[in-house]
Amino acid sequence: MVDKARLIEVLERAAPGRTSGVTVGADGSVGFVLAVDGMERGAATTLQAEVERAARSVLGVTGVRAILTAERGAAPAEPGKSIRHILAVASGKGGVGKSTVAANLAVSIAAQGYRVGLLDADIYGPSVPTLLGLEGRAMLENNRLQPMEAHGLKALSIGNMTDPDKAVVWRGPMAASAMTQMIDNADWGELDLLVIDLPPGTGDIQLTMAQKIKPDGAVIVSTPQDLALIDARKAISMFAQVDVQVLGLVENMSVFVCPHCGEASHIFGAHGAEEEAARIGVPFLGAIPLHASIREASDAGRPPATAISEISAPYREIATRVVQRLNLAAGRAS
Ligand SMILES: Nc1ncnc2c1ncn2[C@@H]1O[C@H](COP(=O)(O)OP(=O)(O)OP(=O)(O)O)[C@@H](O)[C@H]1O
Repeated sequence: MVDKARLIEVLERAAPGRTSGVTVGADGSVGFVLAVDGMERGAATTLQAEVERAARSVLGVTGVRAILTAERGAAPAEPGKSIRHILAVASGKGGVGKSTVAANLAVSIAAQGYRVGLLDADIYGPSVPTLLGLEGRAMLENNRLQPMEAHGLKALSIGNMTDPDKAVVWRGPMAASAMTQMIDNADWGELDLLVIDLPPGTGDIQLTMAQKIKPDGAVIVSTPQDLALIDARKAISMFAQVDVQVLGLVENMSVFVCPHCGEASHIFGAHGAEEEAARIGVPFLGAIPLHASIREASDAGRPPATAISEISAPYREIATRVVQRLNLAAGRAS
């Protein structure tokens, strides 16, 4: 058994303030992130060798893998100063419309006059660029990533951290470290709220992210299907594990509205999420219908919540509930 606390101590001594995301496998294999910003390549390689050697000296360590990151150039922003609140949007499984809800919540809250950022941390399929119609890549200025601006929001996607042509296999600590950089070292300016679109699911990566970012609250998105609901329950218990308050459940694709005749059909069953929320004691934030125009507007980079219409109304109502639960109005900057 490797003594993780001892290992962290050894790493810290070998490279003060430069190691993070330490993992220890059951077989004694060890991984961590080593930040080598501001260092020449040769010096970085030497430091890596030294830190790996130090890690190998710890009792029980069988193998060592350091992941080098160089993006941490700028001094981190003072936490809690420029970003007043963080909201995580999560789902137990993929494809339930989590990103669509995150983007439209962000747009609706911005429309209420708050300064809002949207961070796309969905490493499995960053969709914020499509949802907001963002083109190109985020630029670096003074060693800080510059969020893009669209629909009254500042936005940054994990897609901007990698080469889109190269598939990246993210490991938990790497993904969490990339995300921390996007929160702390990007030039968000003053924000009342940063909405984070988490990767779907409740595995290690999501848990590590939730633990690292310590959001003020989380919104869980689910479809009314039973299977998705079981996964939503897992998401709720994941946040409970890391002491993050679940602000409530959003039911997406709750009722199918026929684009031709306007008739509503409950193809996944009626009120599944609402009943489940009541049963497990989590607030129900609202339901969004399955509507072809939501998909069309989203795919075209026009968040449906930007227009005042029948399809934007549920997003706006949910946004109002989230604003209340986060108490965003208190201490609101003028
Ligand atoms: N209420 C809705 N009505 C119609 N289409 C919707 C609705 N919500 C989302 N969609 C569509 O469903 C698809 C999946 O949505 P989205 O990308 O938001 O899901 P997700 O849960 O974030 O997926 P993943 O996390 O797996 O990337 C998109 O094409 C989106 O436009």
